[in-house]
Amino acid sequence: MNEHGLPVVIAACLAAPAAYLGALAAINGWRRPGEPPLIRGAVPYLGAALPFGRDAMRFLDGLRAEHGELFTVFIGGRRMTFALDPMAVPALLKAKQLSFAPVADEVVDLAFALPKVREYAAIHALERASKDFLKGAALSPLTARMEAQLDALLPEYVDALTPAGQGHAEADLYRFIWDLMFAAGTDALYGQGVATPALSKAFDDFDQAFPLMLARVPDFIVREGIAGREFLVAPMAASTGPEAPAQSEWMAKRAEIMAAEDPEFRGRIQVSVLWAAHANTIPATFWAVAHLLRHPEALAAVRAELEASEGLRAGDRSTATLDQLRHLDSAIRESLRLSSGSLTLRLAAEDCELELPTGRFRLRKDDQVAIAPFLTHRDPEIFPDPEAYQHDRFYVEKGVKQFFKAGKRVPMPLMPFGAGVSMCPGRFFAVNEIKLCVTLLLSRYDLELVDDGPLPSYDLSRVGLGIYPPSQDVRVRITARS
Ligand code: HEM
Repeated sequence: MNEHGLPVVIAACLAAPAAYLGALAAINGWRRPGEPPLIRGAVPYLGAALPFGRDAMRFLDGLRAEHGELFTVFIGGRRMTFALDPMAVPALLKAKQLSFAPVADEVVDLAFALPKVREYAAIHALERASKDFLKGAALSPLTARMEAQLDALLPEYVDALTPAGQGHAEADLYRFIWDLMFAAGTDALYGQGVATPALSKAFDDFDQAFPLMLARVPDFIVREGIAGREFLVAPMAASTGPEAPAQSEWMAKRAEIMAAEDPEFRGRIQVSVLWAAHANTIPATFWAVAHLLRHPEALAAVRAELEASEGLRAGDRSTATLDQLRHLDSAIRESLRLSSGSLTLRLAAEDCELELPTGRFRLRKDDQVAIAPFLTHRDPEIFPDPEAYQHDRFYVEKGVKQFFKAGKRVPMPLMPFGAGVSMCPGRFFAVNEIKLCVTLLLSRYDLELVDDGPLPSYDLSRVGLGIYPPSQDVRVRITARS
């Protein structure tokens, strides 16, 4: 090195971090007066995408300890303001300055290749039908269809897994529930025979790629997922066409609304509903069953309740009977509390100021505001010993159990189905589906986890999408009850 070499290297070493930080601030932005603290992350443009994607709960918890209940994080080119105070949820949901439609439109475009979905005249009528046909009296025929499908498929699936001459079957529980719920739910909603093995494989490929599609990875990385989605379009279009098998009332209404649309549009819209109907219900059913099997006291309480139910003894699995299973209801809510990774997102339509119980703050046009229920779900003040599964945590004889923080009632302590305008219209059917699966399984079979030890962890890569699937499967032994 010559006499000038060393100072040049030192200057370069000093300049490089400064240049890097400059680039980070130039790309990931500055905090303006009145805005929440800004966390830029470590990488220009990507911001904090990596630690957020790895374990959002831990990451946001760490930021909360440092910055309080409100902060903005730069993630993948986007400013996301996290409002973590559970008491602030109603004010956020009511804020006129925030809107859900552009968030939904972006998801539908990225995942289902349906750009500008809101420009289709049919879209509002479809949303209305989802709200009307998935609750109250309309739920009875749908629940009965689901029961009939499960009733027929369950023994078929168990028999197929039972080796000749053996008294019991062994299965991977998640795979077993996935196959069963996908086939039964698809046929219940769309019509007998729609759930072919090819449809199921295509859906699985698509669903696996779903988080990456939303993260805008290049198409070649999610080739299989795209192929799966494209495969689904034609059979889903046919499910609303003139040749469709007898569908649920909800689907018949959808077919009527979309009769004038072209098959490509009908197919893609139906794929989006197929995804919404299964992607969360399947893992939610898995966790409900897996927790019961891992916790003998929970299983005993639920079994006792099922055996005491007059409705079930008379073979009645209507909503009225299912609603009376309060221990089972509590156990399902508890597993939803632990496994939900959903985010409720809204977008600021313009520069604005919002008022929350904790104070006022400014947002910029296109800032996203996120409610992260999974942090409330693990708040030890609201849910003591939050990591523990307690099957009776939500148990009440009637109505819905209340929870408190600092002496005040928490308005929405459990939010696996979202809230406000984007709240899941399928929530009542989803809970009925899970209850049907659990009651049928437990009344016909003894189930036992093959290995001791804790249940698998959650697949956190699906943060924001709903119920986490397990990171790996668990073996279960299934024996017919005598
Ligand atoms: C345990 C099961 C389920 C969970 C946890 C769940 C959760 C959710 C959540 C959190 C949203 C809102 C998404 C957002 O805010 O962007 C949503 C939307 C939706 N869900 Fe569910 N869901 C479940 C089952 C179902 C079922 C069984 C159906 C239909 C039969 C369904 C149909 C829908 C539809 C159509 C939407 C879109 C609503 C809209 O954008 O207006 N869901 N779901």
